[in-house]
Amino acid sequence: MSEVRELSDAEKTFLEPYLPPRAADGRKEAATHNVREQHGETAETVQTDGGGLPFVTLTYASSLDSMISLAPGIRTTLSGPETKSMTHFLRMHHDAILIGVGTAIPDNPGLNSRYLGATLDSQPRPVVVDPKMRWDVDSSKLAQLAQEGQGKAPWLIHTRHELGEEALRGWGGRRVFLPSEAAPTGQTSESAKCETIAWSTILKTLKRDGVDSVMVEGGATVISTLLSMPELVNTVIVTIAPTWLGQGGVTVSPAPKVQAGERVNAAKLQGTVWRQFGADAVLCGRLQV
Ligand SMILES: NC(=O)C1=CN([C@@H]2O[C@H](COP(=O)(O)OP(=O)(O)OC[C@H]3O[C@@H](n4cnc5c(N)ncnc54)[C@H](O)[C@@H]3O)[C@@H](O)[C@H]2O)C=CC1
Ligand SMILES: Nc1nc(O)c(N)c(N[C@@H]2O[C@H](COP(=O)(O)O)[C@@H](O)[C@H]2O)n1
Repeated sequence: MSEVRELSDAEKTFLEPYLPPRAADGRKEAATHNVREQHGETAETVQTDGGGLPFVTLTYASSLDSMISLAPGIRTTLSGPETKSMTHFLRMHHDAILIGVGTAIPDNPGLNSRYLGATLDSQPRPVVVDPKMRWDVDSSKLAQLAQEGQGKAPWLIHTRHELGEEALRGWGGRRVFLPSEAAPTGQTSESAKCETIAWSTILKTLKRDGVDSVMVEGGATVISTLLSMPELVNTVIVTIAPTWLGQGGVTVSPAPKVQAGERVNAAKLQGTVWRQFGADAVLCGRLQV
């Protein structure tokens, strides 16, 4: 029996305002900023369609001490059965699901939707940001699922320009080259070379390639960075598990923010709603611009 159950109508209604918009015929469609529109906002709205950006949902499961895994490299289950089902429901509603290589290597995730009724067509495209191509995709669960027709073949984003664009042999998928941001002046050693790709570049490239909605699942580096970029993020959906993982875990926390020489809150959610899913709480909102 599948470990993923169907959400109740009330649970779906709760999540609905935070999902990417759908076309009248039910297909996933180009992003418009539905949540902000519902709240009557016009100024400073996130550019999605117009700005060539997809609809972006940040979602992860956190402990009460803001940790998402027990330690680097340890795959840690925080979501209970109800919020796990929610994750698979959310996956089915997005065109792509994105993680960093720091999650791909230790977790070897499936990143498909096991929600009832999910077809290959409704599966999200797995996208892994792996600038230095550290991950062995050929022996991954993603490759296996793609070969079995249980998930779409992944796209791997890297910065090695000599490799450029490359189809992954045998089972679909592709490597996508994107340039990294310039290294800070004076840093020339191999280790100091900046491998960071601008998030606007990543997201615009996905949109260019037909991805209208992206569910960003992790890990800590990716989520913490994007929490400081409200102009790129449409909604945030956090599962809060009733547990503390303890010191030494992997924490989600955005970089500190200073305004007029003073420390201020690094990021804030507004338009928040929450609901209990089993033993967990689910908090939805959008980042204050
Ligand atoms: N509880 C939860 O919901 C989740 C927990 N996790 C956990 O998070 C942990 C992994 O977190 P992290 O180590 O922070 O890894 P991560 O998944 O955030 O990946 C970080 C790596 O991705 C690449 N990357 C990220 N942004 C980039 C950019 N803009 N340009 C170029 N490359 C970029 C870099 O190589 C970077 O080292 C694991 O323990 C995993 O189990 C991961 C996802 C969800
Ligand atoms: N929502 C959520 N709750 C947790 O407790 C988690 N550990 C995660 N992790 C994310 O889900 C991926 C695993 O996916 P599969 O079940 O293998 O398809 C993992 O890599 C994280 O991105 N998420």
